[in-house]
Amino acid sequence: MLGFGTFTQSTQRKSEMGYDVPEGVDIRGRYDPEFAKILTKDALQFVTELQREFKNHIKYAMECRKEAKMRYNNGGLPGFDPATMYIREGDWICAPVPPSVADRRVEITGPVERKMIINALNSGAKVFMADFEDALSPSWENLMRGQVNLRDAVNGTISFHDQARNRVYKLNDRTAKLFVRPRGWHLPEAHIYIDGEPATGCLVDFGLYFFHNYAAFRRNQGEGFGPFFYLPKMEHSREARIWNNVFERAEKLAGIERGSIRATVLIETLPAVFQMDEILYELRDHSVGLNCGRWDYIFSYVKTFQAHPDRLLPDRVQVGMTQHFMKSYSDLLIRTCHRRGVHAMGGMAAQIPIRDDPAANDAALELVRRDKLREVKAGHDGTWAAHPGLISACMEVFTNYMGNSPNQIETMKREDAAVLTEEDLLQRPRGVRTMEGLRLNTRVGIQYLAAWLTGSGSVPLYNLMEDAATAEISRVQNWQWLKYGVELNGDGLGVKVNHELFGRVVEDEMARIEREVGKEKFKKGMYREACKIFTRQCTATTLDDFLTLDAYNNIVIHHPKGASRL
Ligand SMILES: CC(=O)SCCNC(=O)CCNC(=O)[C@H](O)C(C)(C)COP(=O)(O)OP(=O)(O)OC[C@H]1O[C@@H](n2cnc3c(N)ncnc32)[C@H](O)[C@@H]1OP(=O)(O)O
Ligand SMILES: O=CC(=O)O
Ligand SMILES: [Mg+2]
Repeated sequence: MLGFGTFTQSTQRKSEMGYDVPEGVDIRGRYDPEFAKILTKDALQFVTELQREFKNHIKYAMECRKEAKMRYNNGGLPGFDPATMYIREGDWICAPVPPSVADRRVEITGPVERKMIINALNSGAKVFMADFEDALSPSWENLMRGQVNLRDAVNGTISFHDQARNRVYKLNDRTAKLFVRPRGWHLPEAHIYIDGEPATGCLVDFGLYFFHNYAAFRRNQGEGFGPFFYLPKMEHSREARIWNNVFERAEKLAGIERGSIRATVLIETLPAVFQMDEILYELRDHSVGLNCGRWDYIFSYVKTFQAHPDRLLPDRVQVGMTQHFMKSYSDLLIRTCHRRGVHAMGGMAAQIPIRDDPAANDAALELVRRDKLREVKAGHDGTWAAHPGLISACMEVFTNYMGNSPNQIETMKREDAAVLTEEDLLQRPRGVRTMEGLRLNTRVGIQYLAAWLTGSGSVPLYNLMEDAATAEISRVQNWQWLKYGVELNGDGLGVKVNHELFGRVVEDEMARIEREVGKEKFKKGMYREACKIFTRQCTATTLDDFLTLDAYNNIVIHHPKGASRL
């Protein structure tokens, strides 16, 4: 076995914060003895090797995103690439699905928070997707504690004492299989500098998790395979190729078989729907399918068409999976995955249990059931749930339909979806725009951002799950409506969105938030800061690529010198 012991020896140094670091590495995050067990010199050396090997490829891929954006901003539309037709038409399949994850009918997701990890692993779901991404505010504390928690979870030793309730949480005998979702390619990790630059966030998430857990994971969870990952927000197969190369590098350094690591790619950007075969092809030895990341996909529709005033979205609540462009995306994803022998995973219904209102709770559960029934009938092999209280309902729907078969890969080929065209995938969403839509976007966007700035990346708001992806829709929709001065055509009053109207809406909604959360919480929280960031982004001349890129500067805390900007 090659193993990690064969790293080229580097001079050992102490960072200013007291961590033992290899040459070229500087840790600017707070020192904590628990974090130091994650940020070992060897683990950092592994991350550093990945960073050095892949940083130029990542930079190039990000430049290509910019070029594509310019094309779309000049009137171009995303579409299938004629140059890779041979891949789409070719007769290849992905490596066989590992037996330990053949059945993924219900997957729970959640941030890498200690109690939630235990609850999710015990929830009865087949898979738990532990999230460093949409559901996590990537503060140093959250990221490093997340790594500590995942290490303990993979070792099977994780526990949590809820002192207020005097309740101890431990793992059951049977637990969900663990997938980990690192951040997207675009996010830096500003607390770890490598060769004078912030490290790439996802290489830190992946590298530290892989380094500490691959052996125990393969023994305890993966039946010889693993670790397993979800890969977010890619726009092109060249980005999947980088991940494939990262996996091969990691496998080689760890001395494990090529194809051990497996990943499900979220198809959650509009350009990526035209690259599904190509993405699977790049990852064909490391793939376990694709997933419909519906919320980021809607966000990406607006972002991709930011310069196309003929493609404005109706109210956020009206853009569901039954819109033609969304249904087409799900159908084509199923056909593509099953043709290549891997899972076609469904997505997240935003409803969560409503504790204090049984009728509203029943209605929410019914919406979730309907969404899952649509997915399983279409041919999806599994779905996502945001909350343990939804697992049994989702499980029942999938099991009623699939019976004992672990998945529908062989039985639901969906050849009918082969006829779907670029027009189907881009069709304009139908519906109307209302003042309440504008108000809700604003109220939700500000509250979400206030939570994110104080460390919570997923929150319940108005009985729905909100995370970075759903908040992005609120932001870019407001931006789009303001930019094009749209008429709120669902109210019948002929009101047009402009800066003055938006200013009044922001004021009203801040007052409403203060009433709803109470003066004390409002004062202590970060609502004003959130309002400033959200308002700036909604009114910017040029659309920011990501809400969280700008907001990230507010949660970077460099030690020992205090807060710092990138
Ligand atoms: C677009 C996308 O990317 S979707 C994927 C990313 N988003 C997510 O993963 C969201 C995951 N879900 C959540 O974070 C939460 O369910 C929320 C924020 C939506 C709601 O949270 P809360 O209102 O705190 O939930 P609630 O109070 O009902 O929780 C009840 C119990 O369920 C647990 N719980 C709730 N959601 C989860 C979860 N996803 N995983 C594990 N446990 C959970 C809570 O820890 C709590 O446990 P306890 O009774 O032992 O204390
Ligand atoms: O990550 C999932 C999404 O819907 O976005
Ligand atoms: Mg997403």
